[in-house]
Amino acid sequence: MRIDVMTLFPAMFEGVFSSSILGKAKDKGLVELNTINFRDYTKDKHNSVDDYPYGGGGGMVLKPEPLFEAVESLTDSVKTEAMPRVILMCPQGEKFTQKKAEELSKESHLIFVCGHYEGYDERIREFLVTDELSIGDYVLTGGELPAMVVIDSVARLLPGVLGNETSAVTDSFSTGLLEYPQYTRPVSFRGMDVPDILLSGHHLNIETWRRKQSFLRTLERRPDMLEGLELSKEQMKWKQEWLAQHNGRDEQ
Ligand SMILES: C[S@@+](CC[C@H](N)C(=O)[O-])C[C@H]1O[C@@H](n2cnc3c(N)ncnc32)[C@H](O)[C@@H]1O
Repeated sequence: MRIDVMTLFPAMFEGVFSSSILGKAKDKGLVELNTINFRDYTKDKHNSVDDYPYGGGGGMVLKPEPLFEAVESLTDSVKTEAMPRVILMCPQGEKFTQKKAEELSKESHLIFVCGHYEGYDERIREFLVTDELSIGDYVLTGGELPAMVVIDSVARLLPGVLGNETSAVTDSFSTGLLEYPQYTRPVSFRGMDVPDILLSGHHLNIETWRRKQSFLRTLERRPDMLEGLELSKEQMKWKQEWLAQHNGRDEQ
């Protein structure tokens, strides 16, 4: 996969693109990561990327010309089978989810556009980008951190990027549920013990325990994720047990 990021602050990506799993994926040639400073595509003597908003008001607005030219320079020069998705990072966009990460991980080329200042000229939104993504209902100063979040979660899904392929499969959200609790050595730490079942060596029982913990954890922390889901027989049983236990507690 090739990923290009349009940003006014390419230095912000240096650490993220060269460290940990992303850095290794880049070194192994599993993902190509580039930053493009769209200020390089300005034509005026002050290299202006933003201007005052028409109609007045505070804050500056990103001009369309440098961003259009920067993106077009890529789409003209990079030959991909399909046109790349051009993703605008934006608090008004579709909320980013694991499902979206999975969808984007199937593309061969992604272009991210990071804003700064108050906003974008609306023509960028309407005529340049194919997607608008938000990482949550809060406002950051720029699109760089949100783009890093999206790129990290997409890149780790690419074949070969995670050493242990199964770990992405059991991750929270990939299964539609939150992940079950995990333990490692020591068996006993300050009087806190690893559940016996995990030490039993009985794989079938361990699998059932994990499925149950995963379901109960989702029920307790993120009941919204279970809405509209058809529960299996075992999940219905676990839910009834849980409700009986919790109603009992409420009445005490
Ligand atoms: C200060 S924000 C602009 C917010 C804009 N005035 C609005 O109300 O929608 C500057 C830039 O940060 C990025 N940004 C801020 N919060 C974000 C979020 N939750 N998700 C994605 N990008 C975000 C976007 O690239 C945005 O253009």
